[in-house]
Amino acid sequence: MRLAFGEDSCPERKIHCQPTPRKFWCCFAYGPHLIHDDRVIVQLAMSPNTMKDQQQIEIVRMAHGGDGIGYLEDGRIVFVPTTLPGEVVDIELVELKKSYAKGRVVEIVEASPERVDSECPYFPKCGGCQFWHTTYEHEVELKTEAAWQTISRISKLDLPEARVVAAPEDRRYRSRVTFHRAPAGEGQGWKIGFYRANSSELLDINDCLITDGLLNEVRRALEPALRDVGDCDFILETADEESVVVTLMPERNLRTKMPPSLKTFLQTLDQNPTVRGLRVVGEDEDVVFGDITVDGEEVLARPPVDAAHVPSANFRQSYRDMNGQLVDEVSGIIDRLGATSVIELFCGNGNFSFALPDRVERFVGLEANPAAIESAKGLAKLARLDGYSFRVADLSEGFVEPLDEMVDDFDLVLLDPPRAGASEVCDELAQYQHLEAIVYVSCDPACLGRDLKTLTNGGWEVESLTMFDMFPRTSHIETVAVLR
Ligand SMILES: C[S@@+](CC[C@H](N)C(=O)[O-])C[C@H]1O[C@@H](n2cnc3c(N)ncnc32)[C@H](O)[C@@H]1O
Repeated sequence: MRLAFGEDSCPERKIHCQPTPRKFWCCFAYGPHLIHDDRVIVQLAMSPNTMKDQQQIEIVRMAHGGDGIGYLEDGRIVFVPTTLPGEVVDIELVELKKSYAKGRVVEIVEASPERVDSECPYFPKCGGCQFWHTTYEHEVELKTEAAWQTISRISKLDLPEARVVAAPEDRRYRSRVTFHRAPAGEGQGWKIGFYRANSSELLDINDCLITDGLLNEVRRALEPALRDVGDCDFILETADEESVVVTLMPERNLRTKMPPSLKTFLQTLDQNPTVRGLRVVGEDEDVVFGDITVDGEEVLARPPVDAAHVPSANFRQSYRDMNGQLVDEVSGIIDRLGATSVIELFCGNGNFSFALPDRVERFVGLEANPAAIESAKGLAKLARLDGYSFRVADLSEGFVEPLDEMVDDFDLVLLDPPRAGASEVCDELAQYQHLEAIVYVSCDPACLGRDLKTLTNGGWEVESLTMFDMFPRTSHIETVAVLR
């Protein structure tokens, strides 16, 4: 018989395929196929149109992203949100593709002993969290295992086990949050909140359980102030235990004509005990009211002028305690490795840079956001770090002259790219064998898997993996990989 994909056997079957006497119902990548004597003998036909739209399935494991995974009658993989491994569920199909499907729970037939009632009234409608249906301990177990499997499947490497650092608090931990404001519907006022999962429908959320209580309070207090502002996003960030900085990003430019409701709010800003300052982001210039500093630095919001791939507001971790642990881990690794010269890629405004061990005498930080670089330069000057420099650089195409020459001069590269990873940069780093180590901080296991594969193809080895839960109750996980 003809081999369906030219493969002798399913390369994924150790992890994903469910063995039956003479066949494997296979995974996402290859679709269902029959195996005999370890050879794929036939690819099974997919029949989307004849598929029953309701089925009973067993959830066999968890996908990175938080969906439970099961198999349909024809062997196709199906992703079902709000389920747990071991559960038997009746599902309705909401999407049917050639090699996978998505389902929605109609009824839980056999619940996992790990299932709990959600404490969040917005779960699972709100797209912000994926894990209020189980305990925090079980969530950490499931999502770190799913992330490790994703890195392993994509990198095809024999990876070390990951050390896991769970969070001390799984609620009220966010000290920075972005709310959206949009019309609730014809004549129905406005909503302020977050989007539904996979939808552009906004949910009105007036108390988010993972967000600091003070930020929720300010979100409610801002409702009348925003009455005449129209569609907007706004970032709230705690400055200290009692006050918050607001960054308002209106759809229309408010600089020339401040709406009356906001004007009234601003007139009494200096007597407001909770809102310390407010920045209104304008098309080409911002307007600042009150004090907009957090930890001695101005909250930044200006989009970079010359880098197309950069987020519009500067990046700052929202879970401060966990961020401290992550930064300490990275600094500890660099100290243990004895590096004295470090180049940091995607350095933001210096979250890791200013916590590097004292032995690091030479340092260059590269980042595309000019405002973040300005802020880092200011801090380096204040701290009298003479051997430290920060430069604006767009790394989406890899290193640019003369940065590639510069890498030759350093012991260690630290990188913390955005969600899309750093494929171009890794193509080049793979060749730089003179480096002592690469420390890669990643918020996306799939892109990390891809980039680790590139680096190991160039001769690097993955020495350790540590996972930090920076975002309890969501499917996100931060991984630190050390390569030697
Ligand atoms: C995950 S954040 C890390 C920032 C910093 N390490 C921290 O912990 O705050 C990724 C950073 O990459 C920057 N960035 C995004 N695209 C970039 C690009 N093409 N070139 C350089 N930097 C970029 C972002 O502005 C952001 O500061």
